[in-house]
Amino acid sequence: MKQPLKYYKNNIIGAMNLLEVMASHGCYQLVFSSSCTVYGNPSSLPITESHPTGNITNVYGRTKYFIEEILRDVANSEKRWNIVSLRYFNPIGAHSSGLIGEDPTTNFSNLMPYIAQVALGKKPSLSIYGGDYATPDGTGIRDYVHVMDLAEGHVAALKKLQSKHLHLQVYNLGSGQGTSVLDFIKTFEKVTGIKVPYTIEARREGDIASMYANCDFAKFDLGWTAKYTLEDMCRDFWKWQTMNPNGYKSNDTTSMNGKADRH
Ligand SMILES: CC(=O)N[C@H]1[C@@H](OP(=O)(O)OP(=O)(O)OC[C@H]2O[C@@H](n3ccc(=O)[nH]c3=O)[C@H](O)[C@@H]2O)O[C@H](CO)[C@H](O)[C@@H]1O
Repeated sequence: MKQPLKYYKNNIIGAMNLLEVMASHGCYQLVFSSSCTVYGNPSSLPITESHPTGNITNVYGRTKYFIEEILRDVANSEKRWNIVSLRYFNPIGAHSSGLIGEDPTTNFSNLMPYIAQVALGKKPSLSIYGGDYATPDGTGIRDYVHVMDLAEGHVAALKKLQSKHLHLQVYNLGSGQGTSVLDFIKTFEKVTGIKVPYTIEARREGDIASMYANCDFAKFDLGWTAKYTLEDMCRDFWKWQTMNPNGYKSNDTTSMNGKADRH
């Protein structure tokens, strides 16, 4: 929210440059990483791909929305383009080896890495942003999906693009399950055996109450469904986090990845 031009420059100018370079080399096949944020504050749940887009609550989401619009124009103007846009819901988790995951050393504000930092003792407690939403327990509801399921979704999209000319097709990739922040904490505590202290704070600017996906179209057209549970997501993220408490920092002696680099 604080640096809109950085987001626009990086995401939109970057996407335009990529499209130009691809076309100049005769490459017209693309899988775009979009986001459920393109739906904005949803008017109906679960969200299908036909739900209107554009009523966005944050800059990052707006860049994803604008890029989807650019892709639509580009695909309409040149029939050789064959594009899939995957609208991820909330990707979390890590590779089950514990060797590949989200680097917690960079700036972050997402729920999963924050909870893990609290569980590690690196942060004193979790701030829950809003306990007064119109949801069963008052906390925000999201559709968390394992990153390995998303990876499978990409493979399914590539196979589809190779077998059929779609021009431009969008798919939701989510678990289809809505989970509140309090339910998330309970699951994390059950999986790790570690208590996560929290306080309920004011709502975060740009947040919405509730969103979760209808993924029937991805199932029908790509043969894809999410297989991992929230327990799996917490287990795999925790394994990555405990094996690499300082992320990919190469001089970190406790990092598995750091050790592997030196052998
Ligand atoms: C406003 C914002 O940054 N939105 C981004 C965030 O969506 P989300 O806000 O959906 O993801 P998130 O992981 O930041 O938050 C998930 C839920 O946990 C809540 N929560 C989160 C952190 C925390 O310390 N305490 C807490 O209560 C939050 O209010 C929400 O209800 O991530 C998405 C990718 O996954 C997209 O990048 C979204 O644009």
